[in-house]
Amino acid sequence: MAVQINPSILSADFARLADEAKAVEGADWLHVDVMDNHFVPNLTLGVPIVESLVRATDIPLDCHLMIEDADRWAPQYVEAGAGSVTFHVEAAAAPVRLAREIRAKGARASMALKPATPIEPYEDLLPELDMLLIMTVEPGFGGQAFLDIMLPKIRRTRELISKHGLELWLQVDGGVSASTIEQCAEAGADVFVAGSAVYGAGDPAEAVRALRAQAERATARASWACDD
Ligand SMILES: O=C(CO)[C@@H](O)[C@H](O)COP(=O)(O)O
Ligand SMILES: [Fe+2]
Repeated sequence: MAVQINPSILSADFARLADEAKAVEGADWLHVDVMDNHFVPNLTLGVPIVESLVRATDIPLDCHLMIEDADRWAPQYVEAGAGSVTFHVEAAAAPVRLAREIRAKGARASMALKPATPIEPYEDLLPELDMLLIMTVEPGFGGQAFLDIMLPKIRRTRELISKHGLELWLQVDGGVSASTIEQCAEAGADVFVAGSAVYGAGDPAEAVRALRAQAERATARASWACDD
């Protein structure tokens, strides 16, 4: 699969979200961080703003839910128009049922793992998912330093995806920048969320193009991508 670059609007100006979405034309998905001040110690936005963003941009929305009670709330983000909905496994009581419900309602189903959550217990769930998100910072804030101790988890997840012959996308989120994106791509990630590296740049659309070029070059030399 081609690499995908998903700018995170957490680093955008929340008073100008429609313009900020236009500023990253060419991005694959717009990454929307939903935080409830319970699952993470920060509060962002909810269903009504997602509904407005869907109307304001042609870029599909990749909603990353950092909220408790994901079983109850995630389906509402599908109904709001998100094309992909990511719930945290740590916040879901019934992740398989929830993934099936997200798919049945018409969105891509995605599951996220905090840095201390291992992938191995969830190997059998992978066919139920369209994307797995490996957090490369503790969720809650943009602009944190990339946790390179997550690279082995990315590699092990890529091996599981290959072993089972899955189409699953592997997303990384947190501290992804020109300095770290190549390591992520070489380890096996193919969907890259970048907040401060895109919206902190003078030209966000150019930052998306530059990150994509870097990720494509790194993927081309990665052994995991050559094996299929
Ligand atoms: O989910 C989160 C943070 O919890 C992310 O999506 C951040 O918004 C990424 O921001 P940068 O680390 O790229 O600045
Ligand atoms: Fe995120």
